[in-house]
Amino acid sequence: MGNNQAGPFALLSVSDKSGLESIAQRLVAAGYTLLSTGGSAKYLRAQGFEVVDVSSVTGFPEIMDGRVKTLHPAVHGGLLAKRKDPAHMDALHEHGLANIEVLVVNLYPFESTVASGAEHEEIVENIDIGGPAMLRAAAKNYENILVVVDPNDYERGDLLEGPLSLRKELAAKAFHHTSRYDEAIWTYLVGREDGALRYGENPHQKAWLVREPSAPVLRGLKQLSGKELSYNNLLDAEAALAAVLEFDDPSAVVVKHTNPCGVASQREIETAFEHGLAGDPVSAFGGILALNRKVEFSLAQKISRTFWEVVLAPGFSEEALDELSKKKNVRLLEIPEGFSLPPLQSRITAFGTLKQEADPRIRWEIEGLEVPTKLKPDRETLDAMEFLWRVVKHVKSNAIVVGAGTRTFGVGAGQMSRVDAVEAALRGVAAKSETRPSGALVLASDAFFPFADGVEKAAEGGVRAIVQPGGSKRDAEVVEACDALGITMVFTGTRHFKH
Ligand SMILES: NC(=O)c1ncn([C@@H]2O[C@H](COP(=O)(O)O)[C@@H](O)[C@H]2O)c1NC=O
Repeated sequence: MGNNQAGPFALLSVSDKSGLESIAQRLVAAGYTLLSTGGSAKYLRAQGFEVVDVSSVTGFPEIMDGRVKTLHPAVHGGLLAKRKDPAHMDALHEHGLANIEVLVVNLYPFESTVASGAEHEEIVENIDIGGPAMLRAAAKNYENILVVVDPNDYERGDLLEGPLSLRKELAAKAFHHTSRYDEAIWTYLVGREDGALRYGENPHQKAWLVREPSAPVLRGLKQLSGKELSYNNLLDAEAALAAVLEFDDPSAVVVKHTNPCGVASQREIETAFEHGLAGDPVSAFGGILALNRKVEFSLAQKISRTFWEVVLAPGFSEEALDELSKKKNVRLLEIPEGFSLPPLQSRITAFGTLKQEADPRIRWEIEGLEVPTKLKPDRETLDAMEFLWRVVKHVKSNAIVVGAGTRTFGVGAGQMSRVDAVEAALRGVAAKSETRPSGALVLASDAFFPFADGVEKAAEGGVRAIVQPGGSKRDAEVVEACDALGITMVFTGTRHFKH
């Protein structure tokens, strides 16, 4: 110990040694003494550099297979001392701490070790402790220390003499790196041990659920019976829950592959279920059912006539539970009181993590609506529009929902063209021509009609009222077509794309 006479030091401690000589060369040329840990020092010496060992600065050998090498006040004091603070500098000198001004660190390859299928023990050994500690210390002290975590920055022209803004940028990068690193460890520990799922979207894909550490298991939903929940069950259950929470009246939502295929709101939950199921009885087979009222025995009997993967409801009477648990494959989930979905949504993509506020519950305010057509909607039509508008928000874009009153008869989901979505929804309506009660058909579209063709197609299928956001350059053309076809149309002013 007692190496404060030498330096200033640049401490290099890296797992990925690629390009290390290029930054070492620049550091030496700028007058720094290289200070390094075991493997990095060896690599640099082999390239012809003079290197001081960290152990000679700490006065302590690297121990426990490298678990402890830089975790020492001689290193951390040097990284944390405020150079403009005389007391800090006195401490640095008094205790013989290393005067480190540059830190070049990259971490044990945790993620690639996991990806290689290594044993748990090897994975744990690849959790870097000393590296993140140094990165965080240097990044905190970025006004005094230059911290380089990314080998791509070694050749940056202004690296050594760059402005404070560059040091700040590199410090932020270091913190981002350590936070992602910890997240990967968390994902591994929680995900693999607690959340393994049978398989992913398909049986040849491995999958696991990484639950938010701060949220209760299943976000407080209680599984009352049935098999283990699968990857697809969880996605569908989320979609069904989101849709049913859109309604106050007793409602039933049938979801297939994350899209609602039959939805109804009625005065009684049993009727809502019957109408929701009638919305698409064929697709409902093996679907997910979400209800927003407690399930009593007679409803349970009706529900059990169809095969469901998952049934969600805010409660089940004892008899209903007995009835529904007879089917061992059906997973029953109880929605806790006051349940709500998270206000923020995240999705991990190849480009980074996308975050957005959740599309909030629809506020249907008559005063906020615009009626651009000659024909104005009556009260009943407006009620149907409100209902279908709430449904279409939960259907993948391009989304079209056709229904009457407060029940759906046809859903066009995830189509690349809006006319195709209209056609898909109308096919659903046509399939119910014998069972469907007569009444004017209403259509909801999640985004504006770019052309009049979608409206013309809807009219051919018997649609008499349309609710959509409006806002197309060709709104005038679309309104004109509605007027010619005797259709009333409402603009809500809000789009509800769902991807
Ligand atoms: N334990 C420690 O004090 C410690 N200090 C630095 N490391 C890491 O050791 C690696 C470099 O080791 P080497 O120079 O021996 O190849 C770097 O990835 C660095 O982040 C450490 N290793 C793990 O925590």
